[in-house]
Amino acid sequence: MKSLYLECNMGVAGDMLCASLLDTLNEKDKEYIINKLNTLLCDVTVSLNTTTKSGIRASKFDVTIKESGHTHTSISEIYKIIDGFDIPQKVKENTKAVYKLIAEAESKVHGTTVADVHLHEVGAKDAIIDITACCLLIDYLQIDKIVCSPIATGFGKVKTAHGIMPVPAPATAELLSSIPCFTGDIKGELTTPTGVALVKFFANEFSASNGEYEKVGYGAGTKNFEKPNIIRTFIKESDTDTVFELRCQIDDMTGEELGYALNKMLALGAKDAYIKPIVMKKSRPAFEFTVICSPADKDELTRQMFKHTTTLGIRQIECVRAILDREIYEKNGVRIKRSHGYGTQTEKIEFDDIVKIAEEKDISVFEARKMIEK
Ligand SMILES: O=C([S-])c1cc(C(=O)S)c[n+]([C@@H]2O[C@H](COP(=O)(O)O)[C@@H](O)[C@H]2O)c1
Ligand code: NI
Repeated sequence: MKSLYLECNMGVAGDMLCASLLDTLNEKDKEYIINKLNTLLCDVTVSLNTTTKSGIRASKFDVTIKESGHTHTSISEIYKIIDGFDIPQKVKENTKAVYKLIAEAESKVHGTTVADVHLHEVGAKDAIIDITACCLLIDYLQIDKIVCSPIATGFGKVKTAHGIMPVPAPATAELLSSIPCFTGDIKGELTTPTGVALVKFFANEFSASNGEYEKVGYGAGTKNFEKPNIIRTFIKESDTDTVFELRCQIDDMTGEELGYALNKMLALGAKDAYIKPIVMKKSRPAFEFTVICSPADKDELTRQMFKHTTTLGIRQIECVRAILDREIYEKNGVRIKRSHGYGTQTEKIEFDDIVKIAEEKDISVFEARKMIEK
């Protein structure tokens, strides 16, 4: 399992985050991403440079726009531009979802609808590139979990297209709702709307502790302050993670009700859920109901389990889970899952793809498997 810890104690902006993620890559991978970004908009050039911030070496992500031209201010215009990029579909969807968060915050601040929002700096080409680049990098790095530190906002005022605004700017403050943040001791805008929107969309957890790690990336911001204006990305690879088992026994629900509750838990994000027949107190035939979930989903799924079952208590068991590293690649039109770790390496065709072919050709899954493996 690969996880990232983003240290944002000098705030977060889109370009700083890109630089910090890029700084964790080897030279060949950096070149691949920069070249890809340079194909996106014909009048925009992207480069990765090296700088120092208060004596600390860091990467700097620079976007140069040949012609400033028209700024794409509506969310639908921005979606159209993103749809035209030659990047994986998932990265397009994530980029648009980050923009949707910004547009929702903007609409709330200005009392308008998402469709009518005017994005100024945030709709400019450099912001589009920053957000797309971060989404591309997070996909490329194949990260399973992102933890972000509390975010420093800075204080004072900032000049924007709307005029002079307090720091954090209104859109930033809106996006920061329910994210741990603090003012800090730096006068100036440390955190911008694009930075928070990216972290809000991607972070699975907010925590002040980074734990063990293998690699650190340094990404610089533009401004200079009395402290190094950088985001640090700590990369951690581990062959275990933590899951919760939410468990109870039930002796007073019908098969119909239990089946419904089980499907509900799966639909609400359980990693798995199952029912086991048991004989419990008073010699009652009953069922053990178990939901497996990530730590982030534990509280919500506990609430949902109380809502959809008759149980009066749920055991929340924290488990260390040994996991194999997995990657999915495509060959001859089917997805293949490759897993490795703990001295084992396996490859398996995704069963759903075998089913698809079996149904398309009206053959059995055994025949479809043989056909694919030939
Ligand atoms: O572009 C828009 S709509 C915009 C709205 C607001 C509000 O708070 S409302 C603020 N800003 C300021 O523009 C820059 C954008 O920085 P990014 O790194 O997010 O591109 C920043 O100073 C914001 O406070 C823009
Ligand atoms: Ni605004």
